Order: sequence, then structure tokens, then C-alpha cells
Amino acid sequence: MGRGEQVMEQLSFFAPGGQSAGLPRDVLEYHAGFIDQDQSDLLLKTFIQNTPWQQRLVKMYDREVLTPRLTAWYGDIEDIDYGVLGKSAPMEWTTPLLELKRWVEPIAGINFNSVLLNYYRNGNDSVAWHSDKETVMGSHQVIASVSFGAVRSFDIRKKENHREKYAVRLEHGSLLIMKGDLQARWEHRIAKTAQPIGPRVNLTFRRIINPSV
Ligand SMILES: O=C(O)CCC(=O)C(=O)O
Ligand SMILES: [Fe+2]
Repeated sequence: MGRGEQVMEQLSFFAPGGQSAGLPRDVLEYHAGFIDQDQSDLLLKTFIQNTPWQQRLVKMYDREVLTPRLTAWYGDIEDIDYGVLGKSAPMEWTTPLLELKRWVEPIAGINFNSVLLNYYRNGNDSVAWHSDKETVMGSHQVIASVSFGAVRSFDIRKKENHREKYAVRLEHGSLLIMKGDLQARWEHRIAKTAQPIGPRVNLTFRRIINPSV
């Protein structure tokens, strides 16, 4: 695949407005306006300014490349052997993160022990097609995803049939619950967009299972 084609592939094939008809409700649950406008504006600013963002190196085929976004990782330090998981230890919870965790847990129906923050600085930042690791979280894990800032399209496609695909626009202050077969049978991504858009911060609350316990 040529370079131009790779860029094309990354651009979302979905219209900028709305949700796909027939979005599978058994794997995605969308709550618009979960956090009100003022609070969302404040949290966006706080996270952008106060997070020690890192741009990580990941292995892509035989090369190491920088992820096209910034990340930070927080969670419980006790009771989890991060070395066994091949992960670095997370940073300690901050007050706004603990507050958000407390708000999303009753809706998700589980207690989370970690959160991954992604910072998409503009439309050129993205996350490629993936599913989140079952070995670390169990196969039918619930993930609570909170979004602030620019609206981006969250695309999903079936692993066994890439033509079966849907999209949800993740709005400022929204909550998306990923559940059921989503990680086992689907992949998801945030594609690049050619539109001139501002920054976005996404938080995915997760429950890490410790294999050594
Ligand atoms: O930014 C998003 O909405 C999704 C992020 C994601 O899929 C991940 O961090 O695993
Ligand atoms: Fe993900």
C-alpha cells in the first residue's frame, strides 16, 4: 500500500453528522450530555494543562513509530502486578479523575481500577483500528469512555466482516459504554479528519485483572 492510500484509509468513511442507523445496542450505549457544558469546558482545560502527556513509541511491523496522539495512564498502584502485564505502573489518581470514576461506575455497573487518557491535539491525531486487550481485562469487559472537546467519529467494524460498520459521534461531555462482544468481535478507531477541528480529550475507565492473583 502506498503512502497516499494509507492516509486515505485513515480518513473516516462516515458522514460527519449523527449515528449510523442500526447501531448495535448490545455492544454500545451512548449517553449525550452526561456531564454539563460548564463542567465539561473546565475539565477539558484542566486535563490538557495538568496532565503529564507522553507520546509513546509503538512497534509497527519492523519499525518503531510515535503514536499519533498523546497519552497518560492512571490507576490503583496496590494489588496489581504491572510487570506481569508488561505494562508500566500507572500514575496515582487525581481528584477530577476520581470524581469522574465515581460518576461513571453506577452506569457501567462495575468498579474501575484504571483510566487511560488520550489527547487528540487536532484532526491529524487518531487511533488506528484495534480492540482492547482481553488478556488484561477479561473477554466481556465493560469500558466507560468519557469525551471532552472536539466531536470525533468513533467507528466500529466487525472483525469477521469489515463491511459491517457503524459510527457514533462522541460529543463534548458524552459517555459511551463499550460492553458485550465489542472487544471480542469488533474493532474500533478514531480516524483522522481533514476538517479544521480543535483538541479532544478522551478517558477510558477500565478494570484490569491481575493474572498473578
Ligand atoms: O478516543 C476514543 O474515543 C477511543 C480511545 C480508545 O479506543 C482507546 O484508548 O483504546
Ligand atoms: Fe480502544
